[in-house]
Amino acid sequence: MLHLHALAKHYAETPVFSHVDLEARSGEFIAILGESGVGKSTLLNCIAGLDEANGGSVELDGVNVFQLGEEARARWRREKLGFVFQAFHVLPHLSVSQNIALPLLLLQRPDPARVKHMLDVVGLQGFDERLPRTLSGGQLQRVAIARALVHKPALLLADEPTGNLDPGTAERVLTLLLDQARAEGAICLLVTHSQSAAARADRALRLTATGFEPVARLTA
Ligand SMILES: Nc1ncnc2c1ncn2[C@@H]1O[C@H](COP(=O)(O)OP(=O)(O)OP(=O)(O)O)[C@@H](O)[C@H]1O
Repeated sequence: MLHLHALAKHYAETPVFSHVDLEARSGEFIAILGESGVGKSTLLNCIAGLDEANGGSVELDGVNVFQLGEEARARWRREKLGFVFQAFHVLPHLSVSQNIALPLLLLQRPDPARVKHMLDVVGLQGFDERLPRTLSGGQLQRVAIARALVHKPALLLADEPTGNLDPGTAERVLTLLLDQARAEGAICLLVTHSQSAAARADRALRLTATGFEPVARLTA
């Protein structure tokens, strides 16, 4: 379970959001909508402990993240979270399989069979040794999805992961992301501007300056 309770963030004198509350269960897929600049990326960063919230709490499977020290929080992030970003963030000098293996290496849990499994599920069999610069945008995002899920995170944070892809590729990448997150039982928070992506979610919420508002059922 993920619990956000009264999460609040401001930069100096500039308020971003307050009163952000959420309860999400394992395997649930939640789309987060909201106007540009309302703080969607900032919210994901606060949940991940990459940015300091100014109030409230984040609790994942009974662990209150803000009560962890810096080192414990970094370990928690490595173990429990997966990230997918719009700009892929695949490391250019590492091969496809090395990129996917990275979270397991950081956890000192190398597992070549799991890496191979992830290559298969994202449809990149035979791409093991390829360097990122030889891949298309859709293929790069599939590498990023495999890397985000290889260590079986409890929470997957996806920030406009299909924003750089053409509509057909975006649809296929989104399906892959959802199917795999559900198969692994991860909670998925998807920040998106795409109504059709939001329509695929179990729930869609709109972030406002004063918290989440439910979004009426969308159709794809
Ligand atoms: N490090 C920072 N220092 C000061 N202000 C910041 C910082 N990071 C973000 N902001 C501000 O916080 C607000 C929220 O930004 P954020 O990127 O989270 O919005 P967003 O909803 O993700 O936007 P978009 O949909 O355009 O990506 C913006 O007004 C932004 O200018």
